[in-house]
Amino acid sequence: MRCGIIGCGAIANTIVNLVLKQDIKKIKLKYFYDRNFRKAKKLANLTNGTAVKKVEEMFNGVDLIIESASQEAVKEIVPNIISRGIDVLIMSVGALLDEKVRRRLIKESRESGANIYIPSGAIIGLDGVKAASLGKIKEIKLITRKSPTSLGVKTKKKEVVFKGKSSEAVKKFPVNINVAAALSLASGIDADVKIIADPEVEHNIHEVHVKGDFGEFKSITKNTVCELNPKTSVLAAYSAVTLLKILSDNIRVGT
Ligand SMILES: NC(=O)C1=CN([C@@H]2O[C@H](COP(=O)(O)OP(=O)(O)OC[C@H]3O[C@@H](n4cnc5c(N)ncnc54)[C@H](O)[C@@H]3O)[C@@H](O)[C@H]2O)C=CC1
Ligand SMILES: O=C([O-])CC(=O)C(=O)O
Repeated sequence: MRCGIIGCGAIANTIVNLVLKQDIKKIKLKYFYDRNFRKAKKLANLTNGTAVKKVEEMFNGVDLIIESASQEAVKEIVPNIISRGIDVLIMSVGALLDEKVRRRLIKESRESGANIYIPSGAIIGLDGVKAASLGKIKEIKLITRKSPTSLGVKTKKKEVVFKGKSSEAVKKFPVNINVAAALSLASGIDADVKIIADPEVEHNIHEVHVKGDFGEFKSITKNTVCELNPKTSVLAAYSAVTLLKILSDNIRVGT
């Protein structure tokens, strides 16, 4: 599978390092684009790939493009990818809680035949959420704890910085709570979200609680943060690579 990457920050660097370290031959990282060209060049050098100055330059040479840039990139660049029939893996999932954006991407993908993939990101349990949503879900909530630095707030004590629906959370904290969007898209319900800035935590911690006619479950993910960007958890990049491996393998374990 020939891949391009848009956004060459923490997630992209973790993906590249993982693919190189584990010598995953089926995933060929070919093209890199970032509005900061030096970041694209760095990853291109590591992989013998190509850094492009205009994103369109990668369109003819890829089967799938990984978006690991920003919600803005999903709105501005991803429609052009999908309309050309190229598959896309989206990390900045929060953008899809904007109904206009989501409807447009789904419509374009139906017309062009492109697939849109959304990895589980930095939370575990989306498999359970999807299965549970076949019945009736009575409650779905996410409690996220991150350091004040990660959340971009100043506080010396533990503080709830957001309480509300996931569709609002992704607007107020666009680079911190894409996991809430994944949860909402998987369940079809605008999940309840609480974000806590906690000076005592060194991890990004996400608790998911789901109650429904299936019963009840709770998952806790205590994530190691990326060195390049402490807002972002290493697991998010690992989940993107896992999804690419699933797409290029003949056996699939789990839902
Ligand atoms: N789905 C999930 O579970 C998670 C999603 N994310 C999201 O994934 C995305 C990437 O995360 P990181 O790698 O940690 O961010 P980062 O800030 O380390 O890197 C993002 C890179 O994208 C580039 N960029 C941003 N907008 C761009 C645009 N419109 N055109 C070209 N380049 C652009 C920036 O220059 C930067 O180099 C973010 O939107 C983040 O919020 C992060 C963690 C978990
Ligand atoms: O990486 C994480 O722990 C979560 C995150 O930043 C996001 O969902 O945007």
